[in-house]
Amino acid sequence: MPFLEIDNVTLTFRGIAALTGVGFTVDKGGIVSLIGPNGAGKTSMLNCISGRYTPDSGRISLGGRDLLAVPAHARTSLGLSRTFQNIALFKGLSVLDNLMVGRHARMDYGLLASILYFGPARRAEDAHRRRVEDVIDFLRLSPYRHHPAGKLPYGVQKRVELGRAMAAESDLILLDEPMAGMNLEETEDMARYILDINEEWGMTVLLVEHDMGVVMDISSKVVVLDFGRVLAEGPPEAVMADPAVVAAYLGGEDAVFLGR
Ligand SMILES: Nc1ncnc2c1ncn2[C@@H]1O[C@H](COP(=O)(O)OP(=O)(O)OP(=O)(O)O)[C@@H](O)[C@H]1O
Repeated sequence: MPFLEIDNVTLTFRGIAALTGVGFTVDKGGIVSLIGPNGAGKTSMLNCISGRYTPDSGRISLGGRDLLAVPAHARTSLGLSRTFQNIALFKGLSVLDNLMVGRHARMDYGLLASILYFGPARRAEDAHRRRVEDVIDFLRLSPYRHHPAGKLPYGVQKRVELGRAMAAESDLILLDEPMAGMNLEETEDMARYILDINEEWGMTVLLVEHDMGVVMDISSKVVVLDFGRVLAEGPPEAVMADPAVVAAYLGGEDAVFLGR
C-alpha cells in the first residue's frame, strides 16, 4: 500500500489552475522526485501536502490518514517535515537552536516542566538533545553549532534547513530544491546526505529538484508535472525516455539536463 497517496488534487488561484487532477503515490522507503518545467506546480503540490495551501478538491493521505482533515501545524506530529525553496531558518538563532525548533512537534511537556527541567520533561529533553546532536554530527555541522544561522554560507544554511527537518524525526521528508544555488561539490554532498537519510535514517523522501543528474542518480521513482498535470510517472530511465517528457522540456532551460 502506498505511504503517501495524492488523488485527483486540484488547486486554483483566482480561477487560474496551478494543479489539475493530480494523482501519484509515494511508497514507504522510496525517494520520489517531482520534476517539471518552471511553474508546473511542483512547489504548489508540496504546499498542499504540508498544509500551506488547501486544494479545491481531491484527497491526500499519509499512512492511510486523511491529511487534509489535519491542520498544517499538526501535520508534523503525523510524521511529516519539509524544507523550503528559499531558506526559512530563524536567522538570529544558533544552528543548535534552529534544530531544537525542529523538535518542537515532539515536545510534549509544558514550558514550566521544561524550564524546571524535572522528571519526564528532563528525560524527554535529553532525548531531544541526543537526536539533535546526532543530526549535527551526521551533517558535519559541529563547527557551526553556536553560530547564528543567518550568518553562515549559503550551502551550510541549506544543510541546517535539512537538519531542522531531520530533527523532527519524521517518516516523510519533503525537500524543495535542496541543491538550488549549490556548487558541484555541495550538490554531491547533498545527494549523499539524501541517500543516507533514506537508507540509514529510514526516511521516505519526496524531492522537488531541477538537477536531472541528481534526479536520475538517486530517485526510485520520478513524477513529471507539466502545466499542473501529471505527464509521466515511473522509474527514472523510463520517464526520461518518454517522448512527452522530452517534448515538455525542449526549449526550456532544463533541456540541457536531459542529455546527461
Ligand atoms: N500563492 C500563489 N498565488 C497565486 N499564484 C500562485 C501561487 N503559488 C503558485 N502560484 C501559481 O501556480 C503555478 C505553479 O507554481 P509553482 O510555484 O507551484 O510551480 P513550480 O513547478 O514549483 O515552479 P518552479 O520550478 O519555478 O519553482 C504558477 O503559475 C504560479 O504562478
